[in-house]
Amino acid sequence: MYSTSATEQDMLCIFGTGDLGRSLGQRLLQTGYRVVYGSRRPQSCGLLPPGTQVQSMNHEAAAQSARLVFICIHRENYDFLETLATQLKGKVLVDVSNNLKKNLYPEANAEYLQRLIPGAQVVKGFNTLSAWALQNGPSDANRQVYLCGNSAEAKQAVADVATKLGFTVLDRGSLSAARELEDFPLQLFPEWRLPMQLTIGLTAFFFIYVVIRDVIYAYVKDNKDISFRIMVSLANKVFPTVSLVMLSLCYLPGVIAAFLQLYRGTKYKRFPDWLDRWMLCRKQLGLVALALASLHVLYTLIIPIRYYVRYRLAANTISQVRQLENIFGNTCLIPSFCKQ
Ligand SMILES: NC(=O)C1=CN([C@@H]2O[C@H](COP(=O)(O)OP(=O)(O)OC[C@H]3O[C@@H](n4cnc5c(N)ncnc54)[C@H](OP(=O)(O)O)[C@@H]3O)[C@@H](O)[C@H]2O)C=CC1
Ligand SMILES: [Cu+2]
Repeated sequence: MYSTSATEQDMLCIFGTGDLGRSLGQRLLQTGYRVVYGSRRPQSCGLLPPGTQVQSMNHEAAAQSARLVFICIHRENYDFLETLATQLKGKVLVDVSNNLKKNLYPEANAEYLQRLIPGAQVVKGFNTLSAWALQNGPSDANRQVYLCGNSAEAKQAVADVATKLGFTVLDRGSLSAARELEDFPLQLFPEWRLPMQLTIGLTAFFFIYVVIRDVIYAYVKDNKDISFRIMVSLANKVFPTVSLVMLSLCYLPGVIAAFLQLYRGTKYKRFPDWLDRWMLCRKQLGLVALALASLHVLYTLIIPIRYYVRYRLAANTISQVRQLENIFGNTCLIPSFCKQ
């Protein structure tokens, strides 16, 4: 166990006075912690969050005054930390860093930090939050903090801080999960990937089908070029079709799941992985269906305005009138047409 004095317990240290360091410090101060900054330029870093307990000193002094140190520095600049190995021995280091690309380095940032300072307990966490989210406090969409680390005690210390800040903590296991956590912010809307791939695939498929059936077939058979209809009329056939397919894909997994539960006679068993993934993107499938249906409405409203459609309607009416005239034996039904 660590024997920490009372003052050390609520004093937290932040290395780096950049965007994230400042936002984090401000949040911690609001929650009642005392914050000390470790900086290369303790005197001139300015703009620190206002608070009577904030002070900024060099890294060595700052590290000594707290047991928990947030490393709010980019990984490229970690190397200087190696010189602080003795001061940081036995401390809990929170690695909040992210990378710009996946697999940029052979090892995860947190594992690199652990290698630089073997005597410290490194915990990976907070990296999925933005400086903005930290400053404004947790919102519904941004309530989770992922943590991983090799020391359960160190993780608990960081989890306590996160809980006090109002976040929900999700423990992802040992430090080897750090790479996974570092990849999280690089995945843009992961739950939208499958629905978007499906939408693009289905749209392309139906579009090609309709073009072959309506345009190319008409051209080959009657030598009629109706390619101008591709943009509106044919698109308006594709949207509702894909929309209905997406809507059925949104409801189908629920039905399959219900049958599976009836068949197994219990609802306390895990679904197979493919069904699990499918169930998890139902909301997105439904939203895509709604978006395509709205496009269909818009296109349907646009179609009658087009010159070509108005011309066809008028031509149809006139040809019907002409047919009637023939049936009634050359009587003129619309005088303005019969003058010639
Ligand atoms: N900004 C964000 O929204 C988020 C950032 N992060 C991570 O937090 C970390 C910090 O990000 P951010 O605050 O935006 O970055 P900034 O560039 O704003 O700040 C980085 C800080 O690191 C310190 N620093 C810079 N160069 C060196 C060096 N050569 N040696 C020692 N210290 C140095 C400086 O502090 P000083 O001058 O006081 O020494 C500087 O203010 C990064 O690893 C980033 O991936 C994670 C999630 C979100
Ligand atoms: Cu319709």
